[in-house]
Amino acid sequence: MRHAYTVEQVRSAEAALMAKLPPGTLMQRAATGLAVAVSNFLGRTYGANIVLLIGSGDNGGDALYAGARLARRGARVTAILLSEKVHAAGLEAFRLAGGRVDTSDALAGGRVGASDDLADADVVLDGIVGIGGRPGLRPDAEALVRRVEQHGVPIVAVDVPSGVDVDTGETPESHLNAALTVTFGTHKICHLVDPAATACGPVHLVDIGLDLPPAEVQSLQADDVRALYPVPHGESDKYSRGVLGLMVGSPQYPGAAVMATAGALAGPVGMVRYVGSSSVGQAVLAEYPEVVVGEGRVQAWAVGSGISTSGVDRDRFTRLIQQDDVPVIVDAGAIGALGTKHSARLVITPHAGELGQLLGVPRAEIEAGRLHYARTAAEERQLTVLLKGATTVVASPDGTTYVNPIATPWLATAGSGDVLAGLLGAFLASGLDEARAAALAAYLHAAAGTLASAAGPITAMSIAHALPAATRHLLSS
Ligand SMILES: NC(=O)C1=CN([C@@H]2O[C@H](COP(=O)(O)OP(=O)(O)OC[C@H]3O[C@@H](n4cnc5c(N)ncnc54)[C@H](OP(=O)(O)O)[C@@H]3O)[C@@H](O)[C@H]2O)[C@@H](O)CC1
Ligand SMILES: Nc1ncnc2c1ncn2[C@@H]1O[C@H](COP(=O)(O)OP(=O)(O)O)[C@@H](O)[C@H]1O
Ligand SMILES: [K+]
Repeated sequence: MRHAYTVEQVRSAEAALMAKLPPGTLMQRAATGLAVAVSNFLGRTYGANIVLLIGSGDNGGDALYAGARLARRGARVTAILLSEKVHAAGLEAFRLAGGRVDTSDALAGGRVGASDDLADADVVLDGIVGIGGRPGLRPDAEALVRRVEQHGVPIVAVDVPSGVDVDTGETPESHLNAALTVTFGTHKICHLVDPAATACGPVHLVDIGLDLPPAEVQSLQADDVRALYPVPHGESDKYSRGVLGLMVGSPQYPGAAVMATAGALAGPVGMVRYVGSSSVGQAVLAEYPEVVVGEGRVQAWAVGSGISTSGVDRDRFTRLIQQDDVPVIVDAGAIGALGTKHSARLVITPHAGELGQLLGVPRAEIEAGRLHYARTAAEERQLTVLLKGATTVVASPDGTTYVNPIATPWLATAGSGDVLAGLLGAFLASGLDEARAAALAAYLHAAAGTLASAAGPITAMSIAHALPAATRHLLSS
């Protein structure tokens, strides 16, 4: 499991550890890991041109100590100071190791010398601000960063890309985009939650020995998928593996029923029942003769994919969400048919537009504050939210939050969400709790999309068809 923490949690873990260690130990651990990561990123150190952007805090200190190490190993390292007060011991170590300080008038914005250094740089280290920074870049930093971008020089962010909101993953102000982020002790929320996660690029974690409480945000890794996947055993039968009821698709969108069925059958259930119009049932049977069409007992329902809100059978839907023994996935049109009351355990699977409609918030605001709004909806409505998008956020009413780390933009194809709803239904019917079922479904859906897209552009059905191989690969690796 990958864990992400708030700044407050990180600070208190750091304080507890620092109290037991000689002063400066953590910064030295951070700087050593940073210097190694930069060397690996460059593929060499000797003769490399490295520029450091240094702000007023310890983030700049990390960059200066790492710069000192790199200078001692033969790199030409130049520091551009963005503040009159920078980490004094770090600056001294940097100078002693042969690092140069760019003396052009940084704060006045002249920057003739800086411009030359930047043009020649192989990499720029962003030590402007770390977890102590407020969102946004100040004008002098912004001007420098834009110049780095113009020269096409890759940026390695120290701890976090300066300008992002570390605790929310939001980017309300200007920020920089890193080619690599090297972080210390643990991931922070901005490393996992978009839009900030995209600004981080790949994130490399340097262990500095922190001891941390339960995480604010988690993301499944391959070994978690292996541990959680409900693999059938010798005593299993089709009922004990779980039966999923699908109330999806409509004469207008019959394909949604076929795609949700494809997703479900590629998951861990023993059986899928289809309940809906006979023409749609026939379309499902034509593709999947193993589906049982008609009423019967199920362990989970998936409702709404390929059904407009006006097309939802309100009486039936209300009955489903007012019982309390079978969990229900509420997708697409059914999200619009939700009232404020329910007794069943629910998982809603909106994209940003659908969540916006549910909460009465513009779509763009949801996109900019995905973690916040997913959590708000989960808490206010007392249901689990799987918010779809480039990074999928799963938030449950008890505060458990997962972020899916491995999506590919190829997943953005019509019907992809229907496959996901079916797959999620399969995990729920197999007995997993809502948050884990949603996190697993998002992970495997993305893994299948990645696998399928290796052969070129994909369709929703090709995601479904790649699910068994993606699952086999994960379970056997
Ligand atoms: N603690 C530890 O054990 C370890 C910590 N470590 C490292 O320390 C980092 C945290 O360091 P930190 O606390 O000194 O904060 P940091 O982010 O460098 O600077 C904040 C200062 O910047 C300023 N400022 C604020 N907003 C700004 C903006 N938008 N744009 C520009 N400037 C802005 C503001 O000062 P001002 O200029 O307003 O006086 C504020 O005081 C952490 O990320 C990690 O890298 C590692 O070594 C591991 C061990
Ligand atoms: N840019 C993206 N990168 C990764 N995954 C994406 C991206 N855009 C959408 N997705 C994923 O693709 C799926 C699209 O689902 P949805 O919006 O319901 O589409 P549809 O209604 O056509 O089935 C979701 O799983 C979502 O998380
Ligand atoms: K930084």
